[in-house]
Amino acid sequence: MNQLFNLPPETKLKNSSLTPYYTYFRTARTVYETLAVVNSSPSSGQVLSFTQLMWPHGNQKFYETMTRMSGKLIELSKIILCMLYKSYGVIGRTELDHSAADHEATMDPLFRMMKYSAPLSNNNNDGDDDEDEEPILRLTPHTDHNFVTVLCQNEVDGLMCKSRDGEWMKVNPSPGSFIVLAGDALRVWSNGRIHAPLHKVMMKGKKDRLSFGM
Ligand SMILES: O=C(O)CCC(=O)C(=O)O
Ligand SMILES: [Fe+2]
Repeated sequence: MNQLFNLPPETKLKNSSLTPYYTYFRTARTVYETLAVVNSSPSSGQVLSFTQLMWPHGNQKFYETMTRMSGKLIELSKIILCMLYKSYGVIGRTELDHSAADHEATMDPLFRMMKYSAPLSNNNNDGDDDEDEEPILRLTPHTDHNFVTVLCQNEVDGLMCKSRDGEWMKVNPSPGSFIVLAGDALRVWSNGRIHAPLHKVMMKGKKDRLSFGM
């Protein structure tokens, strides 16, 4: 992903769309930037189009990794939704029931990649972060509008979620694990039983944070 974000801005700007959030977006001073691939299911051809847009001479490694990850995220969303539907007793064991989860998870999957710049300028992390340093806002608090968001990040933490009782909590996933967030659609679907947390990104230190998700 570093390779992707290191491309010149004019190349990243080719990732355009009329729909907000479906396009290359960056905040002032490139504190936060994001690229998105609409309908990223492995069979759609969109991952290939995106790769060719960014690297006209091709980038097989990126294409393969993204295809694999996109497939995994869709699969994981499907499993999570199936488990949820089952636990609420709204689906049984028939093929038809599973198609609901299938539908939610595969309907226009939007693969998003994010980069948050380190608050401290020096990127070659030559020591531990200063304990007294205050975390700085990188992504403003929001809820996601979809059913579930599945996220994966590099080793730099920063995500915070607000609990039902209004307390901000740090999310510190173990390496290689995924973060699952309920979105507004799931909150509405469950009549408010499932909490769709406000979340934000706060960072300190000298390392950029990278994340991707769907
Ligand atoms: O980068 C993250 O961990 C969170 C990203 C996020 O909340 C979003 O893109 O909606
Ligand atoms: Fe979000």
